Amino acid sequence: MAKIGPSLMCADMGNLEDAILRLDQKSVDFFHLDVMDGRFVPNFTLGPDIVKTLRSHTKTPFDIHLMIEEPEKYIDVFADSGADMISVHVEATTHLQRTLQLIRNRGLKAGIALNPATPLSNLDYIWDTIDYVVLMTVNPGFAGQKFIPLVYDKIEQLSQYIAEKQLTIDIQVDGNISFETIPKVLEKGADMLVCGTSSLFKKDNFLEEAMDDLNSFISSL
Ligand SMILES: O=C(CO)[C@H](O)[C@H](O)COP(=O)(O)O
Repeated sequence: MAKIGPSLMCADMGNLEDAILRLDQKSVDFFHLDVMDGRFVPNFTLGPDIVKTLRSHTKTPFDIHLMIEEPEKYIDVFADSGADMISVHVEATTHLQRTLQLIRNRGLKAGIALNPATPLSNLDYIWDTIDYVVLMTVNPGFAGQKFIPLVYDKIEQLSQYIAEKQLTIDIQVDGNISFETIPKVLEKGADMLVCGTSSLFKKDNFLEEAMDDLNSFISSL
């Protein structure tokens, strides 16, 4: 079954501990934590101090998505703050292979994130240095955007390539992962779902109920 990772930038920022404790009761597979620098994307979110504070409340893996320029400078900082997995954007680092190796050298899973318009060919020479690929299904930076339909083909092409080459690489999808888009992203080959305002963190919806609904929906497919 696909893994579910709540996107904590979509939770109540004033009470992230509460969201983590409540979601943990429902056995989430990972927490997705977006880090933004106001340069690579026009927004700001979580930083290493918050990650470190939240780390003490859960043992669930922390998946840190670095939407920042020159992520190579901050791998150690986020590894020290409690990351289990770190993804960096192919568009944000010059020495991609070295950056991924830095993540692996810290004993963490290394992920590579691709904006919707960035082709899969960017992955051609780094297959042996990645554990997961984050396919952005919206342009990164903001919650609540619309899914970009051409990315369905991208998920399928990546999934076929991974199967042909018999690689052990997960496909994570991030952006507008909802009850409408989940059936198709799973059919195309996604393994990890980042769940934000489109599915889990809905207004007037209890987190526990939303997580139950999501789990039963996915099991029913
Ligand atoms: O990466 C992100 C924004 O760049 C968020 O993780 C994601 O978009 C949140 O989910 P939703 O689109 O459902 O609000």
